[in-house]
Amino acid sequence: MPSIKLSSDSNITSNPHKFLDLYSMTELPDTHAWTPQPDHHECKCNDESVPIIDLNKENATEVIGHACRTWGVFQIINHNISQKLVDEVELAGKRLFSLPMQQKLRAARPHDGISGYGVARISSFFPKLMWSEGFTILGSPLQHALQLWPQDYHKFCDTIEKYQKEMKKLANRVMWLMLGSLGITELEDLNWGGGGCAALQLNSYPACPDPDRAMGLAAHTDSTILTILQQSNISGLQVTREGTVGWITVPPHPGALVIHVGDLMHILSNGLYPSVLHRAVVNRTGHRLSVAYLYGPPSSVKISPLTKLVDNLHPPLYRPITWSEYLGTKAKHFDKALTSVRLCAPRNGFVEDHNSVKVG
Ligand SMILES: O=C(O)CCC(=O)C(=O)O
Ligand SMILES: [Fe+2]
Repeated sequence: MPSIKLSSDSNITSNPHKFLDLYSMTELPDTHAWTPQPDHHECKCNDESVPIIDLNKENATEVIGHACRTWGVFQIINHNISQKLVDEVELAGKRLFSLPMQQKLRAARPHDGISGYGVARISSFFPKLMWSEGFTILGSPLQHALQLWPQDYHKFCDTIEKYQKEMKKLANRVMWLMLGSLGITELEDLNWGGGGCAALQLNSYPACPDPDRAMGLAAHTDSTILTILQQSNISGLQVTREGTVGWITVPPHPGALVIHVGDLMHILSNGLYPSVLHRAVVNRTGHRLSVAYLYGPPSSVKISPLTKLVDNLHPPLYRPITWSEYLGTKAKHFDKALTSVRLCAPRNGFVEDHNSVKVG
């Protein structure tokens, strides 16, 4: 993932609430108490659930296309990522977040940076803080591992590097399945080689004394082509769906990984595959950990609606933009970012951006 300047703050003295030790809190502090909103409720409609797709099935391309058009999110099984590796990464994350705050702050995300330890990067758009902490790894984990465990950094590095390697292969495979479902099968249909860049985002949501008034990670879309999310066995991820009121829980499914359609796939597909609006809620008893592999194009590549999907009846809806430019736009406009790069209003049949959805 390319780096951009963000207005995060790793200076503990300027805002001590940002670095509260959430694990020891017995009450929800006012800084973390969100006003419940009427549109915040969970959808009780059990007849609809996020698709679970078996990558070994012959019709995987077709069902992925359907899931991208109608959900923007799905779970995959038979993805070839071993459960052992998934468990190891979860353990590495737990080990990291259980360090004392002062030690975690040695690897704090710098003021103008993107990697390291800190609160959610989207925090600046919300009046209240989220009940979570995060750790972003761009490229090699070595520098951060040395800051956290000067004598004993190997294990963390080995696990993260192994996971990054496997995730990259899987992300590329899933991207081509998505593209295949749009009729894009040739490398030359993309204006880059197809290989991508990525960041690994570890999220930790401690058990919360007042979960109904707290927010783990507020509503957002990912600024990626696609995201591969591992959400352990504790529920918390919720998504919205066009035509359905309220939030739909994505229940943890043994062995499954969650795929989010991101904003850059929304642009590539000229709005046919809308990025999914999602959030993470917290609970009273369980410490939840999630690991997001945020996959995008190489930093110099300009992403624009795929030529094969554009004609006189379907003009390009978005202007060409690199990943870093888009991250800059997102850091400024947040939920209006897609709209801010749109060239013309969507026609019938195209999905609206998320700017009509109330976030937070
Ligand atoms: O923890 C989750 O379930 C969601 C994480 C997420 O949305 C993210 O890291 O972008
Ligand atoms: Fe996300």
